[in-house]
Amino acid sequence: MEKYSVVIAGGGSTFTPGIVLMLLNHRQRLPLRQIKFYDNDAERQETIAKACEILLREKAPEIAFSYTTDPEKAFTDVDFVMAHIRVGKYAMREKDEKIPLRYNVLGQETCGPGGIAYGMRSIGAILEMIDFMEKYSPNAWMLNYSNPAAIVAEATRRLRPNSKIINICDMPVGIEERMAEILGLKSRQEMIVKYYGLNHFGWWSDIRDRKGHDLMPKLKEHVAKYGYVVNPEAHRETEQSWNDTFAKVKDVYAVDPDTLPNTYLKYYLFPDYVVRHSDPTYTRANEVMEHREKNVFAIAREIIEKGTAEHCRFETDAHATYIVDLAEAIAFNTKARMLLIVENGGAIENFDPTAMVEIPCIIGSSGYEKTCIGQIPQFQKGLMEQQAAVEKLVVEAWIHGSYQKLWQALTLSKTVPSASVARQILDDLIDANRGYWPELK
Ligand SMILES: NC(=O)c1ccc[n+]([C@@H]2O[C@H](COP(=O)([O-])OP(=O)(O)OC[C@H]3O[C@@H](n4cnc5c(N)ncnc54)[C@H](O)[C@@H]3O)[C@@H](O)[C@H]2O)c1
Ligand SMILES: O=P(O)(O)OC[C@H]1O[C@H](O[C@H]2[C@H](O)[C@@H](O)[C@@H](O)O[C@@H]2CO)[C@H](O)[C@@H](O)[C@@H]1O
Ligand SMILES: [Mn+2]
Repeated sequence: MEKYSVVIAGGGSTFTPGIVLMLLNHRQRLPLRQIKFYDNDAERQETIAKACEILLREKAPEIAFSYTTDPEKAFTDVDFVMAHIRVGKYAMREKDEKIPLRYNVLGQETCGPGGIAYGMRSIGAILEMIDFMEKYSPNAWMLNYSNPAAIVAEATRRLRPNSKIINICDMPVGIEERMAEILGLKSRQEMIVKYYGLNHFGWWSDIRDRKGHDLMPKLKEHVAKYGYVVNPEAHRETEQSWNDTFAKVKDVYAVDPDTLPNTYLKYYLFPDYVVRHSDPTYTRANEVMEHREKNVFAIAREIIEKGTAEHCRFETDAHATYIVDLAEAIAFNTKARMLLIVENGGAIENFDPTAMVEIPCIIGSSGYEKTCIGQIPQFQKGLMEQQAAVEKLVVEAWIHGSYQKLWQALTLSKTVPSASVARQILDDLIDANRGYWPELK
């Protein structure tokens, strides 16, 4: 059976060890001959890479492993680029989240002004990696889950329309796993879903089991009381801020009981609530730096020190199996049905055909085919039109180096109260992002 070569772009990522373990657990579905890491921070990557080198040597010595900051070495002889970079790392995520809070506007990784700032940093890096991939491995596919996926996806639509890149997100996967628990199913794979929206801005409109039984009524009954919180005892590892987000879905659902919402809609429908419950001195970035980032690097150092990954505390990133689902579908033409972030092109009949929408697609060796969504309700259509325009204006601002367009994007965001507040935030973000954003005029 053919074996595949993968480069993980963002090798120093906190998610890399979990994804490597997941890849090992699923290599009967996606046989691997080579794993490479690529990063632009040699020191950060080296810690993760040296630990994973030991882990791979012990668990799968037949897989060739290397790591590099050299694009030619990284992107040559690969079949898949699994991209999870964070331009500016957590230090910049912290600024993305704290600067808007100076003006009583929510600070979030991918939503509102924080997501806009993150998008302005990410576009150039993703395009650069696509160009490396096409130069050194022209037949490869990039499976991108670097954020902010919505803005990155719009930028790749505009600037690399013919490239072999698929943008994906694990939020729906994580929520569907919770839905399966609520329903008492063994796995989310027992559900067939209809979903539409933008990335981090979508709704489930129909969920059935494989016999066609409607599962929405039972889900709605639970969500109306508890949101997506399910069996807290079984989710003791879930951090409080995430539990709060899953619980808040109860209120998000009440705004449209005909659908089930993505957790991220909290930021757009209840921005005032989010600000009231934010600590401008300690945001999610601080939590992740204190927990996930600190833990992952401590475990990596422990492995390096001991010289073995036996009994190490790295955990398989079980929900990241969607990455293997996608790679397997391309490699073996499985025609898997998955949510992807793709150009609408009429899939949602009454929505901008050029918008990047998150909808179920059928994936095979030649890429993806979109499922037909049909007409969406006025409420979702209105929300999505505003948000899609924000994302398009950010890409316009990046392409043209336009202060005006970026001010418009911030002003148009449902999370920002006025053009004057938008301008205050923009000027602070420009200062904070010197060296990351293109020069704005
Ligand atoms: N799409 C999804 O659903 C989803 C889910 C989880 C995480 N993510 C994303 O995955 C990414 C990684 O998350 P993390 O928390 O592990 O971040 P992290 O900061 O721990 O790791 C990111 C790595 O990317 C590297 N990097 C930054 N710019 C680069 C560039 N230009 N070229 C090469 N490498 C570069 C950094 O040096 C770092 O090692 C983020 O974008 C995050 O938002 C997406
Ligand atoms: O605040 P973070 O960095 O912990 O999470 C931000 C990311 O949140 C989503 O990914 C979640 C995933 O959906 C959830 O099921 C869980 O497994 O953890 C993941 C990462 O924490 C979202 O999809 C990403 O885009 C965000 O970056
Ligand atoms: Mn996501």
